[in-house]
Amino acid sequence: MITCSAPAKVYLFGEHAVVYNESAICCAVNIRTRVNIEYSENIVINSSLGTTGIDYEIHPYVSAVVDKIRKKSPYRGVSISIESDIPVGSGLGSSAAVVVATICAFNNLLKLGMDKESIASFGHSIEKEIQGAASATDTYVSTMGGTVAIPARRHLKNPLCNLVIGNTNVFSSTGQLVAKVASLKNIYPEVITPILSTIGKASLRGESLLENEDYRALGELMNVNQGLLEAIGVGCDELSRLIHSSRTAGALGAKITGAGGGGCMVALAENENIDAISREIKNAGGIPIVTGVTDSGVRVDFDNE
Ligand SMILES: Nc1ncnc2c1ncn2[C@@H]1O[C@H](COP(=O)(O)OP(=O)(O)OP(=O)(O)O)[C@@H](O)[C@H]1O
Ligand SMILES: C[C@@](O)(CCO)CC(=O)[O-]
Ligand SMILES: [Mg+2]
Repeated sequence: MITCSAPAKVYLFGEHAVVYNESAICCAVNIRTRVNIEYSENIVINSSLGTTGIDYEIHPYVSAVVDKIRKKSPYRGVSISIESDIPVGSGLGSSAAVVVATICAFNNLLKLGMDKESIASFGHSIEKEIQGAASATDTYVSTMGGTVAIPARRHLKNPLCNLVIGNTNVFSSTGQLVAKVASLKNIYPEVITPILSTIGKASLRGESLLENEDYRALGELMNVNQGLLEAIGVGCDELSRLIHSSRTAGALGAKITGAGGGGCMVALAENENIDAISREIKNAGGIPIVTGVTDSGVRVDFDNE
């Protein structure tokens, strides 16, 4: 049996804009998905979503990995079992983490010799296939870990502040929200394109603020980014409640992370405010998760094959 794991991610800046090649800053965070794999008579995929064979309804991302690998390097069967601490469909990159951890597991089981760059780009091809439009960011950051400036893929200083995530527990589909922004951009290109480009500019400014450890200004610009995400229609009442409660409780900045429409927000927080922010997120109906950036991307946790 082989176990591989990969981390979740949050965007400090730039979700959605990144789909249109604008700049973004994305961090791998210390919440992981673990994928166990072993040879078996046929194909079994087991997760909190159910137990299936290849099944594009229940396990689209994992099924796509299984199919693509089988075409490249045929094998008889495998049993894949997924355990995850990342809430599913909530903006924390659960799809990217399950994809890169599954690819890493196959890489070790079948001795495919893929390096991390190949795992990340294979992962991106799977996200594109299932999601429609997808940037390479989620799969890249989940593979490599750390704080990454996109599109340059430059590793930045990790923020020394804490990240408090608030999960609305409202399921959202990244594919649908990406399509919603695309449609808005199609109808009002002269309005929406500059908004996306302004998000990119906030992100570029964020790079130097991170390097200078100016977290007050970083938080302020995260709040600006949130306003722009609202403008492109990916906010919702539940997210707004958590974001505003965190700010009231002392967050330096708070915004949606990931696709929006539900899912999670992230607040940048100094040590002394973590408890108050977590409490206010709870009072506002959310589930708080206090976390930080991890440099550990996808990795092999166990291998006795
Ligand atoms: N632990 C898991 N086991 C099996 N499939 C999973 C798991 N986690 C995620 N998935 C797959 O990923 C899908 C959710 O992906 P989606 O891109 O919509 O959300 P996300 O990745 O959590 O958020 P975002 O892309 O906005 O960061 C699920 O519907 C499921 O198909
Ligand atoms: C909304 C989006 O920008 C981030 C999802 O985590 C989509 C993508 O980059 O593929
Ligand atoms: Mg996803």
